[in-house]
Amino acid sequence: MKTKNLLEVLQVKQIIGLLPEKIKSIQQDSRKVEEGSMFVCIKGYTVDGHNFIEEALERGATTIVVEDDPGIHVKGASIILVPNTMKALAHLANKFYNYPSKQMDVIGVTGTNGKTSVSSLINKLLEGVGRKTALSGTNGMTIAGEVTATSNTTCDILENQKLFSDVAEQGAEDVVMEVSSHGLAQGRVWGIDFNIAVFTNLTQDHLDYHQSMEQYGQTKGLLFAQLGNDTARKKFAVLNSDDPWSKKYEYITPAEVVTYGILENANFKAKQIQYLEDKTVFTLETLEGEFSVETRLLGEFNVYNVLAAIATLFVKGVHVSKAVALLRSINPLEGRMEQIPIDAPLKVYLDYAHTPDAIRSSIASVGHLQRNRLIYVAGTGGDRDKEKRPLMAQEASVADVVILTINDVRNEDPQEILRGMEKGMQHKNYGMLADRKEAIEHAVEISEPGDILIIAGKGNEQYQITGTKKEHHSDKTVVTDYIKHKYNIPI
Ligand SMILES: CC(=O)N[C@H]1[C@@H](OP(=O)(O)OP(=O)(O)OC[C@H]2O[C@@H](n3ccc(=O)[nH]c3=O)[C@H](O)[C@@H]2O)O[C@H](CO)[C@@H](O)[C@@H]1O[C@H](C)C(=O)N[C@@H](C)C(=O)N[C@H](CCC(=O)O)C(=O)O
Repeated sequence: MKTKNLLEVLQVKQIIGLLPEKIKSIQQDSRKVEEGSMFVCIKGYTVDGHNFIEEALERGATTIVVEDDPGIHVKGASIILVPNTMKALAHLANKFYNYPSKQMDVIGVTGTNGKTSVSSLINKLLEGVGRKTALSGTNGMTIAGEVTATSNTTCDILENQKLFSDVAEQGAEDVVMEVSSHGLAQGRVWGIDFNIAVFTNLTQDHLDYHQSMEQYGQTKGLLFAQLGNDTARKKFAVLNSDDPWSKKYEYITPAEVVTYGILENANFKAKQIQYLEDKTVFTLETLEGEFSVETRLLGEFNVYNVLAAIATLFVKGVHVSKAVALLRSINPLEGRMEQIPIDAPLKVYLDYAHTPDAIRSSIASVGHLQRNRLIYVAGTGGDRDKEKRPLMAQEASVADVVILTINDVRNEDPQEILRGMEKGMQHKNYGMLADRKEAIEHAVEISEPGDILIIAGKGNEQYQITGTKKEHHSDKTVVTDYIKHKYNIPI
């Protein structure tokens, strides 16, 4: 792209040195810079991108965008001084990739729990009505079954614009996107033109990063503020009326608001809910009348997820009866209260719950099932929110037996993590095993016929992080293999 055209998007800038005629690529990571790149220096959480100017120049960068004048003048390269490089990058990347989010409908889903489930549900329902969709989140960017791995649940500005451009080229009409609070706090979604923002819920998590619930909640609110005042494109906020934060988001968003819930008044309200062994049934009260909903998704949290998805489809113009009909054929998501299909005398579920509220709701979702005991494997990660640890164990204490373990130890002392959780235990019937595989095997070992076993923390994640090393691990494989071993089921 012509440098002159690209730079038109920056009003406040000082150009030092001669501009190259064209920019071949934009990079914010010096290691990805190639001949003819523009390198944008971002002040990060760990390091300052300004420290890598030399490396970028060596690799062939011809333009360096900075917010601190490095005081160097390099032959053959220009320095562009701007007030804020992150904001500059949002404009530059958008222009470079031709404003891809404006070529599609973008649905952002935020909240503590349920982001992956709600995004996936919306995506499946949209596919069901014949839309060509892309899904972006914890599992990467997926279009037509093809997955591109991404560095984060919510990618950085540049990666987002590039991925959006790729899927737009492949004909995507909608992008459904998980938007994390880290992503919002770090401006990773700046420059994305969202049409719809969906809020699931806000409960305690990530306080290592956000310091307080107030700050965490406000950060989530950035997505609703970002919906903007664009009257040319209709914008909607889909809010959970049972969560008090929705009132604040309603206040800050200029978008039209549609609500869903179970307890409070809502545009999409679930009534007469029946939690059955293999399905959930309820009456859905809506602006278009009442509908009978039947879904294979189990538990109260899934009622909320279903309501959020149907309300989103409604604002996309899909009739409720159509969404309700499509819902019947949707299977539970892997690793989200997923029942392991195995011929053994106990029921085993895998769940992603790694917050106090998610643990509460995973236990509640088997509350109606006949059982002997409930054994709960609860895990939390190292180098993350320490305050939630005792609260997680407190919620898990509702189970008859609790095994405390670790999801990803990262750089923390494993015993310290376990002790943090242990403080919240409400009874003495628990064990602590730092090794996740051993913890799961132990849970199976002590289980008796008729028990329900919930293994929570990682869901269908296929790795464990120790230090900075990511190694293969699958809760599903570990639990299935050990049950087969215990009950002599041939592998
Ligand atoms: C704490 C945190 O969120 N860190 C994120 C942040 O990294 P950072 O600020 O430390 O970046 P940095 O390493 O200091 O680098 C600063 C700049 O220097 C550049 N650089 C760096 C090194 C080099 O050699 N050359 C170079 O140019 C980098 O490309 C970058 O532009 O910005 C990076 C780029 O956007 C993110 O990948 C990174 O996420 C880390 C890996 C992470 O683990 N984040 C987690 C907490 C996270 O974001 N999780 C949420 C999901 C949460 C949930 O809901 O469960 C997510 O969206 O993934």
